[in-house]
Amino acid sequence: MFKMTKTAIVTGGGQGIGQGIALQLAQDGFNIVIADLNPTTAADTVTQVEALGVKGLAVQTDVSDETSVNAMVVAAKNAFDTIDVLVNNAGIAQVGTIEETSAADFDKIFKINVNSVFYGIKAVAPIMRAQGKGKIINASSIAGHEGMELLGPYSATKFAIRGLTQSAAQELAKDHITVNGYAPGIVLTPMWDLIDKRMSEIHNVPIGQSLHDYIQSIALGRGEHPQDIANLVSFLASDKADYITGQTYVVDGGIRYI
Ligand SMILES: NC(=O)C1=CN([C@@H]2O[C@H](COP(=O)(O)OP(=O)(O)OC[C@H]3O[C@@H](n4cnc5c(N)ncnc54)[C@H](O)[C@@H]3O)[C@@H](O)[C@H]2O)C=CC1
Ligand SMILES: CC(=O)C(C)=O
Repeated sequence: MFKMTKTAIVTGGGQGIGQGIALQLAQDGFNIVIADLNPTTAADTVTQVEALGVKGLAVQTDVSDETSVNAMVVAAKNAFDTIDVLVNNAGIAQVGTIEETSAADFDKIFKINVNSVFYGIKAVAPIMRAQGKGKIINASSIAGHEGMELLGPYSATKFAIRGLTQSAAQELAKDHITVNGYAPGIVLTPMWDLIDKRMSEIHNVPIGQSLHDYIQSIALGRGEHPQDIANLVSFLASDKADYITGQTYVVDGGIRYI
């Protein structure tokens, strides 16, 4: 058994935004559990986390599978005793029109992006209730505030996550469990490499053009970095955010004004 310190689980923490959040929470002193489908990247993030002086644990997890999420939460609790923060970050994007999206792909993106949040909340709530406190932080998007062209099913999942966040916040407030979210804009991660590539095929423009065009729409004049979101999550995971619940904060450098 590792030493008792606060513990945060970050789903999809093997790369991108989740990795940025994991490294920031490690700097804040949390032991970190990385729950990712990819065991290699999860282990790599754990190595980086441990270099910051806290303990890390990689658990290969499919967040779209309730049994897998439950097993991951049991492994985290066994390793670290408490689960103080759950960051439901893992997600996928699909690019294409609604008409060309198959029902199977629609189900798939809902399972990974939305069911995962539902399973995660259900798995940690009893543990946090017994501890007397906890924080759940979910990944939405600016696409969860205004639907984006060619990202229809994706946008729908991000709206759904805001809905779950608001309902869970009300249901869990009496247990001193807060539930909040973050809504990033155009973040320079492997997800946007994929979106850009697919948009370049659809619009018949060079690779990089779609990303460049989206970045032009950002008031602060640059693409977003995982650290920009990690700064907010660091606050939401801290005691300083104890009186905030049910909110999903836009962190986009100035694209949507909500
Ligand atoms: N990149 C962006 O511009 C934005 C991203 N977001 C959201 O932020 C979150 C993170 O995005 P990125 O870091 O950009 O994505 P990414 O694609 O770079 O990383 C996603 C991570 O989730 C993991 N993952 C995927 N499916 C999984 C599954 N079934 N079970 C467990 N892990 C799984 C991947 O292995 C990967 O490590 C996502 O929910 C995404 O929708 C929101 C707004 C903008
Ligand atoms: C991937 C994503 O959420 C956006 C807004 O680009």
